[in-house]
Parts: sequence; structure tokens; C-alpha cells
Amino acid sequence: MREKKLYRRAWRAEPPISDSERELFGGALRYDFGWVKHEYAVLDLKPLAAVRALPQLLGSTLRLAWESDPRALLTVGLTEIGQGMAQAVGLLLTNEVLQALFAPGTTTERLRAALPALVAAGVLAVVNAVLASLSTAGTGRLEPKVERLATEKYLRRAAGVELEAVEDGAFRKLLDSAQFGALAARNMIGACVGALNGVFTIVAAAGVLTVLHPALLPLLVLIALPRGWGAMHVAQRRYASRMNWIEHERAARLVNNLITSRESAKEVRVHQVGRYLLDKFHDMAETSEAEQTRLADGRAITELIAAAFSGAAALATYAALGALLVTGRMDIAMAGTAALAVRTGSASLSALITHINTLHEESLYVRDLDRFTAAAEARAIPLGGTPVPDFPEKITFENVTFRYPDREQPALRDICLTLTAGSVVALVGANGSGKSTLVKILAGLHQPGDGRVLWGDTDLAEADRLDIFRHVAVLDQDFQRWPFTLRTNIRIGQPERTDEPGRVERAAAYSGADKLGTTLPRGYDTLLARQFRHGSELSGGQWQTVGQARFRYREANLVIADEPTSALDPEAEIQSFARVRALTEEGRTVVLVSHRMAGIQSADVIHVRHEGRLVESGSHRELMDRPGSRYRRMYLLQADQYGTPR
Ligand SMILES: Nc1ncnc2c1ncn2[C@@H]1O[C@H](COP(=O)(O)OP(=O)(O)OP(=O)(O)O)[C@@H](O)[C@H]1O
Repeated sequence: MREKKLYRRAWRAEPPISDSERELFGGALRYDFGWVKHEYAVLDLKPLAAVRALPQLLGSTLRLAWESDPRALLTVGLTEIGQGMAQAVGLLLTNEVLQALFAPGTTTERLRAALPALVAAGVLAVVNAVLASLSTAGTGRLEPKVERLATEKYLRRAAGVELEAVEDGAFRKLLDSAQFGALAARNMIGACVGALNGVFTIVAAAGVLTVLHPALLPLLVLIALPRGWGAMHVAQRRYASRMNWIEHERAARLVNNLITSRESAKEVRVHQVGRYLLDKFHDMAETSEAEQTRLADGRAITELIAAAFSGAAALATYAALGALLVTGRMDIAMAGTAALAVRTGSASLSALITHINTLHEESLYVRDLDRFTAAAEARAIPLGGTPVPDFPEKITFENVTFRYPDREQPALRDICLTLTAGSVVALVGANGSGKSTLVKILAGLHQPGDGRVLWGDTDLAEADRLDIFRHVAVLDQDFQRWPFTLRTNIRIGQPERTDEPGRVERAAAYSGADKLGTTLPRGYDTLLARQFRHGSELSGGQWQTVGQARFRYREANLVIADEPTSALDPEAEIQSFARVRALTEEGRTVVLVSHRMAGIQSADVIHVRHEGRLVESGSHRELMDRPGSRYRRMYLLQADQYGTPR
């Protein structure tokens, strides 16, 4: 008990913080991953508790395995049982061979007597080898399938949760910690097979030993226990160390990546940041090396102690065998078989304890995956609901208020506005005034805290969310630059639709991205990712034309463009605003968020936002005619920069 307390205290200590970590990150980088919580669960692991927990641990993995490939699972299970039985029969046959060899008679007679058992043992060895190889093949088939299934479940759930969950720090931690679950589930298969094998082998050896002499059974346990204890101790230390040091290693890797990444390449060279970061990396790597050394030393000592105790127990066992021989309670043949059974059984028992420990360790990660699954289900975007009209005459915000969960102040306060079908509605306002938030609510990504949003007569709170998404196209300020080909970058606007010939090209022509289609080395099939062979790089403005082509391809009825022209040259920008305007001729409604006052003046209605509220609404003319209006001030400020006559 005391030893355990000391042990805990030693491992509870925070790892030292290197000076570099302090300088770069302001202290230790501790992401507080969910799985750090498991540290004491594993440290509390006692052999009996681990064995008791075994069926439950196996349950979730076996369910996954059954879902992935029931045939492979059955093969593995049956072949492992078969191998256990073969072990037992093998030991009994060995006993028979030894009995025959030590029986009175000439050598030839004794050999002849031993022959049938020898042949049977040979056949059994072949059967055992076949079973082992079948089990290996089955395990090999099962492991990647289990990992794939678990990964797919994880990714499907991650893609299906509300945006709010993705932005929630606590959920993100869960998302991060659960990513280890799939690999852990795979590892558990191997450990399960190992444990199963261990159990059957031990049962076989124990059965044979009990038949030979029951006193030998506890001795078998005595030999195995120290090694099992040693294995468990080493695994626990490794796990605790990993928990404590993982963030330090992450931080070191982050520094490492920053030296080599493309994004930082310019500053790394011009500002000579490379040398500086390399020194920091060296410092941090040295700090964790010291921990590795400490772990290795601890392991060496633990294993030595375990080997000493195990050796002493083995000595006692052989002494007991000797005593049984001397007192005539066991003949030489039986003693030989017993020695063999003791060896096989004790090795299997040590291995079993290690496997159970691995199972326990891995199951903690699998449990994280389960916890994530439950949380993701609770926060999933609900399926079903009222379908929304294709072209609603108007979309109305009625007293909408919205606050991000981690913020005190609402990002939107009491917003009332109407978007009329087939018009361009512009949103302007200072940074942080809530324009993008309003757009996210409009697109169905967030639900208002108070008030309602109506598509025609349908309240978005009751609407089919997937149906809303189907009607919306978004070109965000930081829209996704997919590391795929130009064609896919446009087609991905509506990936579920089979591409009709010429549709990508038409969408590209709409935004001016068709120039890229003709000038890039492989045309529309050029990969837009420099990090790969044959990949090409686009400029910020070129990317924006690709983004615009993508939302054109989507052909949605509500088009939301959040700063769609920030990287375009003046000529392209004027054309772009004209194109966005032209979308309304097809009956589409356009919501335009921009700081470019010249570009939005042609909008049908301009809404001015300030600190989460809607403070002015009207056409450019109306707002300019209002002396002292916020809009007029913003417009003139920008115009003044160009010296434009008022
Ligand atoms: N995901 C988020 N979680 C918490 N707060 C957020 C989040 N996104 C935005 N905010 C906060 O909500 C407020 C409104 O932000 P929003 O992005 O809607 O402003 P904006 O008008 O679009 O700004 P900009 O013109 O700079 O793009 C800001 O105070 C911002 O810090």
C-alpha cells in the first residue's frame, strides 16, 4: 500500500518544463486531453481487478469485431480453442512418451512402445501449426477491418455534429482524444487473441499439472506472478509517463513542423527563425530524453527484481519436483512432463498478465471513443423536419438573439430583417459586429437563442436542416482551398451530384476561373496543392475565382458571399460584384457581406450592423441621404482615401 502511494506520488509530479517551452508557449503546453483522466484508472490496476474487468473489456471489442467480419472472428476463436486443446493433448502425449521411454525393457522395445504417442505428437504439432497460421490469418484480416470500422464511425459522427459542437473546446478535446480509439480497438484484437491463447494454454497446463500432482499448481502461479507484476509495472510507468509527457512531445513536434512548413518558410529564412527554433527544439528534445533514460533505468530494475523472484519460485518448484521424485510419489516420466507443463504454464501466465494489461490500457482509449460517440450523438444535427420551400418569397429574422456559448455578450441582439427573394442584401459594419454570425444562422449552421428565422412560413427551428443546407451556397472569407484538382475544387460545390459534361467549365467561365483551366499545366486536372508532385500554386485572387465558380456550380437558391472579393484586383472585383448581382436575375437571393463600400452600393437593401445590433437599413441612396448615418460616414471615409470627390 505504502509502495503504491510512493509510486503514485512520483508519477503524479508534473514533468519539468524546459526553458524553451516556457519561452515559446508561456509555460507547459497542456491540452488537458480527456484521456489524462485515465491515468489513475490504470495505476490502480490490480491483477484480480484486471481479470474481473476482462469480460467487459472484451465485450465492446468483440462487438466491433463481429460487426466487421464475423467469419474471421469465428475462425480466430475456434482456432485458439483448438490450439489450447492441442497443448493439453500434447502434454499428455509427452507424458506417455516419457512413460514408455522410462519403462523397463530394451531400448528397441521402449522406443517401439513410445512410437504411437510420438507419431500422434507429431501429427498434433502439424495440426497446431495449421491452427496457429489460420488464427494469424484471421487476426490479420480482422485487425484492419476493426480499425476501419471504428475510424469510419468516428469520422461519420464527427462530420454530423452541429458546428457549435466543433467550436466547443470541451467537445474538441473529446474529438481529439477519441481519435486514438480506432487504433486502440485494432490493438485490442491482437491482445485479445494473445489473452485467449494464454487462457487456453494455462488451462491445459494446469489440467495436466493437477492430474500429475495438485501441489504443483500453486507453484506455477508463484513462478508467473513476479513476471506479471513486472510487466504490469513497466506498462503502468510507460502509460503514466506518456500521459505526462505527451504535450511536451507535441510541442516539440510543433516546433519541428514550424521549421519545415510551407507557411512559415519565408519568415524562417528572411527573419532567420530557423536557427532560433532549432535551438528550442534541441532544448525540448533533451528534456524528454532525460525522461526516456529514467524510464529505461526503472524498467531494467523492475525486470531484474521480477526475474529474481520468478527464478526463486522456479527453484522451489524444481525442488518440490525433486522431493516428489525422491519420496517416490512421482516417477521420472511424470516429473519430466510436470517440468514441461510448469514451463509452458508459467510462460503463458506471464504473457496473459501482459495481454490483460495491454487490453486494459487500450480499452481506456476505446472508452474515449465510446464517450465521444455518445456526445456526438447528443450533439448531432437532427435529421428530418419540415421541408423548406425552394424559392421562399422572403426570409425573415424575427427578434433574433444569439450568443456563443463561451461569450458573455450576445453576437446578435434582437435582429429583425427581411430578405426578399431575387434581391441582393448587403451587410456592412465594423469588425466583430456580427455579420458572419448572422450569415451562419441564415445558413442553418446555428440556431437562434431567442427569436425565429422564417423561410416563407417555415420556422427554421422545425425545418429539415439538411434541406436548408441543400438550398444554400456559402463563399466564406476563409473558404476551403481543397488540396484536390481544379475540377474537383469546383465540383465539390455539389459533390453528391453526377457531373454533366461542360458544367464545371460553365461555372468556371462565370467567375473567370476558366482562364486557369486553359493556362494551368494540366488544365482542369491540375492538382492545386504544391506539396505534391505536379501540384500547382494559385494566388489568393485566383483562389477566389475558384471559390466563386464552386458556389456557381452549386446552383443554390440562397447565395451567401462573405467578403468574396477581398483578394481580387480592382477590375476583377467590379466584374465579380456585377456577376453576383446577375445571380438575382435567375430568382436567387444574394446576401453579400463586405467592407468594400463601392461594391455594395448597388445592393437592393443594405443593413448596417453595430455591436450586434441592426442600426440602419435602406438602399445606398437612402442611407447616403441621411445626414449623420453610420453608413454615410463609412462610405465617405473610404471614398476619402482615394480622394474621390464627394
Ligand atoms: N465561433 C465563435 N465562438 C465564439 N465567439 C465568436 C465566434 N465567432 C465569432 N465570435 C464573436 O462574435 C462576435 C461577432 O463576430 P462575427 O464574426 O460575426 O463578426 P463580423 O462582423 O463578421 O466580423 P468581421 O468583419 O471581422 O468578419 C465577435 O465578438 C466575435 O469575437
